Amino acid sequence: MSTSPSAGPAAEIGVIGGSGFYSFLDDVEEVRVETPYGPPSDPIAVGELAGRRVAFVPRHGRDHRYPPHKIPYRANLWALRSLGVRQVLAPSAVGSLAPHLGPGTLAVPDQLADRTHGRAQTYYDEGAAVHVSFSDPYCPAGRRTAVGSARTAGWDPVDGGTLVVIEGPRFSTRAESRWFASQGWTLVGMTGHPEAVLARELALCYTPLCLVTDLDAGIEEGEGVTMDEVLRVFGENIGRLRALAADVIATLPAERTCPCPRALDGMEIPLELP
Ligand SMILES: CSC[C@H]1O[C@H](OP(=O)(O)O)[C@H](O)[C@@H]1O
Ligand SMILES: Nc1ncnc2[nH]cnc12
Repeated sequence: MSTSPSAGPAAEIGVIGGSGFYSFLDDVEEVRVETPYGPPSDPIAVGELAGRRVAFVPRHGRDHRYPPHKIPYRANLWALRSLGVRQVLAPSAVGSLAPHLGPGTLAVPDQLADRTHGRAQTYYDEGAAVHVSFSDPYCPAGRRTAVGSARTAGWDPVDGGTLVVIEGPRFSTRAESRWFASQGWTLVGMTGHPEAVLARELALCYTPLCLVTDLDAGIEEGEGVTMDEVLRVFGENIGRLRALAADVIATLPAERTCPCPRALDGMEIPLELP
């Protein structure tokens, strides 16, 4: 089905599923949204959960056809925003840069370090120069809710830390991994950037839900992380991660009270959204 963005908000909360997280809601309507950046990774699945309207897209596509550097990040965020989404939950499989954060750990980082290159990371390539503030990349209210929901579920979440985002698709060398850890960075992934900054440019709150699937090369004593290992460990935890996302959705305040920019709501950014 094709939906005109002028049809009105179809969803308020968006979920972008990562590796191993290819579907979320039961009883969905699949919405094909066209964007100036091409189609999103898949049609957006829109449904209801705990009385909230939710839109889901798997960032790699449901058949994992997009590697991290080829994901249509701009189209995904734009499509969610055009459906009315204002808050995005971003589950992701990540490596750990700290020995005490083992596989199965749930982390809600508060910082991001970008080590990607060559990815389109802005909607503002032409026209007026726009420089969004990004000192705190994630939504504090979303983070607080996620940490609280995880504790309620009996998880012992890591509240804070820095996610370094590498270009991929290869994993890090041991030297790179040790260097990242020496910077004080705690988690490593391949998709957290530019997803978070594009959300910021669209005035969307963005909350990462990072599941540690492996110890990265610098602290790993064996052969090094593999894609199979990531998907296996993620698969062992997908049930409780889904439950966590559902609880966060049910608990997130309906009114946004966080300090995240409302640039588009306030029309400060001259982006013409349909
Ligand atoms: C499947 S191995 C590496 C792959 O897993 C992570 O994906 P996501 O962040 O979407 O869960 C990582 O970023 C890589 O893209
Ligand atoms: N070790 C790792 N490095 C980068 N991305 C990952 N995703 C899951 N584990 C990862």
